[in-house]
Amino acid sequence: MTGSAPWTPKKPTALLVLADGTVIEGTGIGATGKVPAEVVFNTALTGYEEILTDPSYLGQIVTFTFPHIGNIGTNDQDIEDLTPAARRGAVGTIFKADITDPSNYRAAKDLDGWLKSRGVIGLSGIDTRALTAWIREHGAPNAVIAHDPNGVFDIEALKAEAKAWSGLEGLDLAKEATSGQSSQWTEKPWVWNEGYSELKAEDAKYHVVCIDYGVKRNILRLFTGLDCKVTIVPAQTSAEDILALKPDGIFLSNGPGDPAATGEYAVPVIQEIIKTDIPTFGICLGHQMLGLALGAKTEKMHQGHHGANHPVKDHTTGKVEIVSMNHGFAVDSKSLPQGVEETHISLFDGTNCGLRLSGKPVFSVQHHPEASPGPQDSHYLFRRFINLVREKKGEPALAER
Ligand SMILES: NC(=O)CC[C@H](N)C(=O)O
Repeated sequence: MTGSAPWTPKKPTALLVLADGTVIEGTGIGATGKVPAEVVFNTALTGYEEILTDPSYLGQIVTFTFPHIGNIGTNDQDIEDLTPAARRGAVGTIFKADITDPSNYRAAKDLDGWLKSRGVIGLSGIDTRALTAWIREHGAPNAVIAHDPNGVFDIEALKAEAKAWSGLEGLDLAKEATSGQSSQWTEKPWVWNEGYSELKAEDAKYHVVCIDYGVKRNILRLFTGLDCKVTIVPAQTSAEDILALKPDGIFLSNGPGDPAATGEYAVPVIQEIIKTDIPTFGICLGHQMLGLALGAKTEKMHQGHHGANHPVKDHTTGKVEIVSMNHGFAVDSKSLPQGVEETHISLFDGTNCGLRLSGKPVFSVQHHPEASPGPQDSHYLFRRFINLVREKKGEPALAER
């Protein structure tokens, strides 16, 4: 027999140190180093590459409840962020099983090397069920994840760092995730062009301007599929500059961090936009900031919603959809002012999942209709948005489902 026997304890090469001083030992994977962040769990069974590259996870460490992550490797097509060379998703990740060699014809790179190249620090080999149960009981904790191949850690310093980290509340991370902040992108508006092999963006029927707080690719792909040219503008673009682009519709994207902190610059812009009659649609962070712009409040959740199997009810149709979720803040339903209707709720805990403004073509949802990963039940919301655009142009509505 070669190597060490499976029952011989491995020397820990990675640690998760919680702000309360709890130390969890595991095997280091991905990038080395350390980073403070909030620990959440995601219950999706598939789509680890999409999850880890979702810009809304900036500032967070994703624990996968599915035990075997990495078995299909990674590729360049399944990323959700727009800047592949920059780290614009989860900063850390936690798996139960060690990563095995990829077995999939689409695999271009193994997950361990891919995590390294993206600067994502990982830990494997721990009881993720126990950690998940802990998070459910105590809430999403602040922590430091640290990986050193030699297993040399200053545990007291890591405990102090975890305790001292400010947490996500009050943190504006959209300014880091937005395309305008990356050296790879101009700070000017730019036109999304993936998927236009046959259809040229300029030939598209409708023009949507996306305010990019950390947008996911699949949202842009779905707009493309509905005959839209999408112009992406950085998060801090003024309402005047947005309206000067003459959009048929405006999209408020998902994104990381605390909506209340991001709202400082986003809310006044959204308030200007909704004074016009331009159809406006928000997803997740965009939904929360639309809520703030309308006078509602947002609040931090206990453990948040992160998964691909959450039931949501659309009150406007009475239908239930199974959706993708990724949020740690929520719009407080009780704070919705007169004239703002709650359209969707989570059937797990009754929290707000959608709103619309009476008398205006303005609505938003908390969940992720673009899925990626997850079920496609909510794709109809993109058609609902395009129907508002079509209505304004005097065109007949598309079937929603
Ligand atoms: N996916 C998102 O847009 C997340 C929004 C916000 N950062 C939250 O955690 O609630």
